[in-house]
Amino acid sequence: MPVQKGSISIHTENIFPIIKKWLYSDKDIFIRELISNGCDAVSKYKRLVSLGEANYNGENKYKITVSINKEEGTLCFTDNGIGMTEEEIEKYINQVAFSGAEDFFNKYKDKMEEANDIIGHFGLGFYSSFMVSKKVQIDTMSYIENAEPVRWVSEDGLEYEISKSDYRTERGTSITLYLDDDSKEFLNEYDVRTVIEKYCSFLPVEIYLETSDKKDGNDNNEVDIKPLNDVNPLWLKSPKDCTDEEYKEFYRKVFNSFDEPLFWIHLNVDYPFNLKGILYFPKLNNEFELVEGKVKLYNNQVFVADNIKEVIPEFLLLLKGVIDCPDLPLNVSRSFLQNDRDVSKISKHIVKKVADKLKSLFKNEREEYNKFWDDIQVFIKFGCLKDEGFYDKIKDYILFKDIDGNHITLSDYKESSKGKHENKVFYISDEKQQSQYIKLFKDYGLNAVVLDSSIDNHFISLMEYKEAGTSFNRIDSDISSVLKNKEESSISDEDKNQLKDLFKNISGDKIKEYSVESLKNEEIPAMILVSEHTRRMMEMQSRFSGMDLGMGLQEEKTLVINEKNPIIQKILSLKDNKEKKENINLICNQIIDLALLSNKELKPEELEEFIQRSNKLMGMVISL
Ligand SMILES: Nc1ncnc2c1ncn2[C@@H]1O[C@H](COP(=O)(O)OP(=O)(O)OP(=O)(O)O)[C@@H](O)[C@H]1O
Repeated sequence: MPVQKGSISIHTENIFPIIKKWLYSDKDIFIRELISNGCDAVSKYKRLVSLGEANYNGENKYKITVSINKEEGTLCFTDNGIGMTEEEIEKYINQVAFSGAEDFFNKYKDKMEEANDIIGHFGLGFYSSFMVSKKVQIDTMSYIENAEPVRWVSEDGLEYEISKSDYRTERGTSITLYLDDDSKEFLNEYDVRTVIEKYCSFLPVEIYLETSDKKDGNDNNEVDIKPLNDVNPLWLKSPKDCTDEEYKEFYRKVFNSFDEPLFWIHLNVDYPFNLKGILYFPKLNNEFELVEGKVKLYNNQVFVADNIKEVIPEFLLLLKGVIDCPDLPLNVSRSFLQNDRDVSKISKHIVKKVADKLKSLFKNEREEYNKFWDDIQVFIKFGCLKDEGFYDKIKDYILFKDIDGNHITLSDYKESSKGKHENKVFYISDEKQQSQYIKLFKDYGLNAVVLDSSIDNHFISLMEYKEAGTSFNRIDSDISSVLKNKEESSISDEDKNQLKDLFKNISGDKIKEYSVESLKNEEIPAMILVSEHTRRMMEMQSRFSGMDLGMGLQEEKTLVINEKNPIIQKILSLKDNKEKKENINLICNQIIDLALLSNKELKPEELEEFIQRSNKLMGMVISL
């Protein structure tokens, strides 16, 4: 059989329903498409004026008007842009997927430094109007001298009629949609305004909305009407020309937030891709509020979508901001983005910029940075956990609040611990609960850092993995080795053993190890230390709540008995006195429970026993 070659033919009848149904998932985006087209038409005309190929004689200002006519059931988009000749209609409108924007760009690309302000690319946007219309009518008049106004009408997007238009007498285009019965919501001013504000708030040409009822009244005085959009969004300005107040105002307006952002990053890249935007670090009221971040993605000032993970790294979605990237297609399809190499470059660039900003704040505005830290730390830690590259970039600017409330870095901590303990970081997970240990640390001139948010467990593991050789130990873990400047012991080893045995016989298996130390603070009779390793294993087990990991885990506790405490000394002196045995047991038990209590709450049955014993002791004291 001979080899045959040919091209596959596509019929609009087949492809059109697919475009209608699948290209755009949200019905309301036809508004975005038609306004973008109007905007393109104005941009093209302006470009021709600047190239000297068209005259602008100071006539009406450039604008797009969206008019709702409830009686007629129509929605009309009017612009005073470049307009179209009959020939152009034939070419750009009658041929689906033939983009005049692309054509215009190709024609003028040598004369234009950049064509980034043209939005359209695909030549499909206009047809989205058929998603909501039973009939679409274009009335247009080209900017070309002596151009004839033209009308194009189609009832289904497949068949059309072209005739002379009696509607337009000036340059520009009006697109009138005769809305389907099931799309009548687009006759509602509020709904239309909401959609325009959603997608077109920052388009470069002024957009006005008018309704037939208002037009008849006195409301149609244009001088009073404000455009719906801001044609010069702040992100397009050069960062050096923006004031703090402008950044804050923009933040309030775009995110409807009344709080002040902590600081912001103005992204302004021209090469190797085009990217502009502002990312704000919001102030947090609590660590969970972060979830509400929002990063709006724009393409040439046209809103595309919120929180697109493919472009903006997930952890940055906790921030609030706007990103305008003309290099991305307007009708973003996620699978397309996932495979786009530029997109991952953009994402990496944004991460780098965030890291640079943190570095510059750390280096140049350290006091401010210290103040921000509590608000941004969860975000930063989350970022490090999500993206190791981010951790590597900012690890030297991660701060830790220490025992005295100072903000220090890991290397500051290590430096100050030299000679006391190497490669060990002690941390506080609950300042109130661990106050006794904090006091002990202070007595010994030791430092510890506060790591008390719910993300810190994971963050500690990350740091131990990244900073090989450094281990993190909770302040109540086995610290006996760091209490080096211990006081000289004044009791014999035999006495020490007897003391240990005494407590061991009373506590049973509640406590694994016993040691007698000479602590600087005489007031504490005994304290509990918990093995870091078993505690972490236990916590892991409780995170998989209910799951028995089959390890039969129990926290390994050590009771440190303070030989300098007067009660302990008294116990030691009475240890062989048989008559006092019962009372000594009572006191030892009480000492153990108090030590357990200052480490962690007691179990219900232990608490009950403790209360009963306390009452008994009080009874004994009162009857003395
Ligand atoms: N309001 C208008 N004024 C002048 N020309 C227009 C107007 N609307 C559409 N056109 C012409 O019709 C062409 C096709 O428009 P359409 O919206 O289908 O595609 P596009 O804007 O080129 O690309 P995209 O699919 O990305 O929107 C445009 O490129 C433009 O040349």
